[in-house]
Amino acid sequence: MASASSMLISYTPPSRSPNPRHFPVGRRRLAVSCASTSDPAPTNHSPPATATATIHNIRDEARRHRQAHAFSAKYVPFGCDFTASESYSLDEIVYRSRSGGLLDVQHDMDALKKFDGAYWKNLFDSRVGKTTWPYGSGVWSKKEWVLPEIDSDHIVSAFEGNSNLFWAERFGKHFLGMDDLWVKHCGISHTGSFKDLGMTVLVSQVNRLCKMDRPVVGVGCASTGDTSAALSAYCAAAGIPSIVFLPADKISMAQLVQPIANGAFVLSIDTDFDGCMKLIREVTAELPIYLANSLNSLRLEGQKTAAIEILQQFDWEVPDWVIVPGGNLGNIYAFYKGFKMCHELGLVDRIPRLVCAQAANANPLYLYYKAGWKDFKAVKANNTFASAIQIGDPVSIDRAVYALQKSDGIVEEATEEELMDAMAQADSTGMFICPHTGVALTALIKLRNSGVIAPTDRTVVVSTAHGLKFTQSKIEYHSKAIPDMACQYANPPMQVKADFGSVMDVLQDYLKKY
Ligand SMILES: Cc1ncc(COP(=O)(O)O)c(C=O)c1O
Ligand SMILES: N[C@@H](CCOP(=O)(O)O)C(=O)O
Repeated sequence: MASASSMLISYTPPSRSPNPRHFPVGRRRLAVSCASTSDPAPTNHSPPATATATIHNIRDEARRHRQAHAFSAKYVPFGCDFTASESYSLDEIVYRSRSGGLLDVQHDMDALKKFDGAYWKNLFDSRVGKTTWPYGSGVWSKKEWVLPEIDSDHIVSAFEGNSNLFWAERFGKHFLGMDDLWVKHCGISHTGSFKDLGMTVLVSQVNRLCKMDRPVVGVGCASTGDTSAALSAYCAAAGIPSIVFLPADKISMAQLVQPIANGAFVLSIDTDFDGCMKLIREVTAELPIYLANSLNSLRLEGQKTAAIEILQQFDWEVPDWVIVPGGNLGNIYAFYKGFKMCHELGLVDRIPRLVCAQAANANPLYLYYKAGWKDFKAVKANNTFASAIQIGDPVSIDRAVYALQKSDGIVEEATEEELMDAMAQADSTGMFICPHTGVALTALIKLRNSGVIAPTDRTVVVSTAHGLKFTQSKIEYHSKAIPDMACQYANPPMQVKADFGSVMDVLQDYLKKY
């Protein structure tokens, strides 16, 4: 794993004062909103200064086609039934229920059910591949199921989603004897991870709150890299300040440079992710900084669209298995929720079985599952090449257990050697995946070898980040530079003298294999 310290040492955060959004030290509550700042930076909701009323762009077109509807959503305590008395408007700034539990976004299902499954399938299908604002986004093409009440003008989007559902033909056939294996490449995305799906929703809602003069002066998160990259990019696009807490020396260089480049206020903190998470929760309880981690259930509304998209890409046929790498554990629940909504609203007749895959070095969910869901214990997460899931005390543990129980799910784990080998095997078939996807592929390999997943089962592995964010781990593997690891699929370059004879010798040797 690359050390981030050298980069941070030479990094000086941009000067931030005097600025009305600058956070004063202390416990005073601020009542300044983003909308009331004098920041001249354009937001992505205002046309450029040169624009005229006659400009034709995709947002103008969206305004002309705005439709009235009666869909709505609200926060309710997680796991409560439809009649819960405790609920909150999505325009409130609230992350926890009165009893301290998690929240969930609950849609008015009766209103959505006024339209049948065929209606929704046609509507969603009609929006794929278009530039119509905001439906060209894979997330906002499902706007009615995500944030039905937000004004399209307030949406901050990079047209995320619509990611490749890749037929992993060679990997499936060659390594597993499977011919219906698919990889959902959620990491081939704007900032290189699935976090974009949730962040477009969260930052859009913050943008709306700012326009409503709500007391939000910035958005903050703790991160193992990907959440901070997505947060800083979407905030930068909207002209909203972002603040990110990163565990020092525990994220890849490619991830670290993303929030720096996007102008976030980056704190490199001498702790692990769980320590950063604790701090951001304390800070956001005191300062008007909106919390962007998946503790905030808004994020999951965007992330769930990847599940809907998988069904859509299979022409609304349901796969048998979906395997998701898990860390803070919001995403496994988001997948469940997406599948469940499609089932409940009549688009499909069942949901897939879910598998959550963890690194053995950071496996609190796996241990809990193996203990028959008795007596959850957070763990101290050890270093793992799957650094984005190096999390010992996941905030969404209850959501994950719920999703797995309701989907007849399974939890698996991967050692460092297993995940790195799986990543190398996948790469050798033309992919370029991240170590977290290596964790998910290891789960697949284990479940296939034990016969739980049959060779003919249609299986989707969710790839969560772009491999280019994790090149250092690949370099170490292919250099066979990892202590106590055989690196059996390493493919190091061969050093050759610059003369014809030497080059011919090595080529002839190489070609003997074929
Ligand atoms: C690349 C990557 N994969 C998987 C995960 C796990 O997602 P979750 O935290 O929602 O379980 C994360 C973040 O935690 C991630 O950044
Ligand atoms: N892998 C995540 C960890 C935080 O997860 P979140 O979904 O709760 O934001 C990251 O990239 O930071």
